[in-house]
Amino acid sequence: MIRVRDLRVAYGDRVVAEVPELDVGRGECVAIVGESGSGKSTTLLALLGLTEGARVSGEVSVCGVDVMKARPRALRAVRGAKAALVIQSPQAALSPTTRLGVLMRRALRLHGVTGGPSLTGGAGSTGGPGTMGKGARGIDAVMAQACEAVLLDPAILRRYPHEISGGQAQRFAIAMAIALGAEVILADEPTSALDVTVQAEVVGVLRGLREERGLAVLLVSHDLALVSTIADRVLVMKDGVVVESGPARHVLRDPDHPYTRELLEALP
Ligand SMILES: Nc1ncnc2c1ncn2[C@@H]1O[C@H](COP(=O)(O)OP(=O)(O)OP(=O)(O)O)[C@@H](O)[C@H]1O
Repeated sequence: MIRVRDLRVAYGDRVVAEVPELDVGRGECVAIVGESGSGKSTTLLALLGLTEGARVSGEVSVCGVDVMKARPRALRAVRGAKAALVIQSPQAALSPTTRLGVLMRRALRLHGVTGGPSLTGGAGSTGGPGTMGKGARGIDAVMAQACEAVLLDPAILRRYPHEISGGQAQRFAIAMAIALGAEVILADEPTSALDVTVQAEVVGVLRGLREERGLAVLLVSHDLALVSTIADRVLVMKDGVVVESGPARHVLRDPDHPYTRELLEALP
C-alpha cells in the first residue's frame, strides 16, 4: 500500500527528513516515532505530495500511484479517497458553520460515492466511484455505518464541528475516510492532547479497522506507549534521520540505538 525508497525532503539547504525504506502493507500498522521536529510529519506529508516549497526526491508509491510522477488528478484521487490523512486537530479543517453530516455528504458526492454495498466487506467495498447509486438513503446508510465503525453515534452528524470533542473530531475524520473507501490511513498524532480513555478509544478504532477491513495504517506519534499497543513495525527518527527501524517488539523492548533507549526511559 505504501512503498518508500530513499525519500529526502529539504527546505532550502536543510534536509528535514531522510527515509531510506518504508513499507506498509494491507492490514499493517507502521509507526514513526521521535521527538518534536524530527521530521515525522514532513515524511507523512511527503507521501501525499503535500510538502509545498520543499525539494523532494526518491521513490514514493501510495495505493499503486507513483506520488513523485503522478499527474494532479491522480494525486487528488489518492489524497481525497484512497489515502486519508487524519491530522492533529481536524476540527480546524472543518467548516465551522456546517453540520458534520452535510460535510460528509458533500465529500462523498465529490468523490462519486452514492451508497453501494454494505460497509462490512472490508476496505474498498464502501461504494467508491463507479458504484451503482442508491440515492440519498444509500448515502445515509454509508454515513451511519462509517460512524458506527469508529464507535460514534450517527446522531453526531447533526452537530457542528465546535460541538464535538477532539477525540470525536479525529474519529469523525477516520469515519469520513472509511465512508470514502480509504485503503490507507495516515494518522498524525491521532491522540495528542486527548485524555487516556479517548486515546484508548481512537487507537482501538484504528486497530479494529486494520484487522477487520485490512486498512494500512501509518501512525506518527511521540507516544511510545501508544505505539506499542498497535504498531507492527517502528521507525525511530531523530533530526530528520531514521536512527533505528524494525519490528515493534524488538525496537520497543530491546532497542539498538541510544536515542530509542532515551525515548523509552522517558516514558512515565
Ligand atoms: N514548510 C516548512 N518550511 C521550512 N521548514 C519546515 C517546514 N515544515 C517543517 N519544517 C521543519 O522541518 C523539521 C521537521 O518538522 P516536522 O513537522 O516534520 O517534525 P515532527 O517530527 O513531525 O514534529 P512534531 O512532533 O512537533 O509535529 C522542523 O525543523 C521544521 O521546522
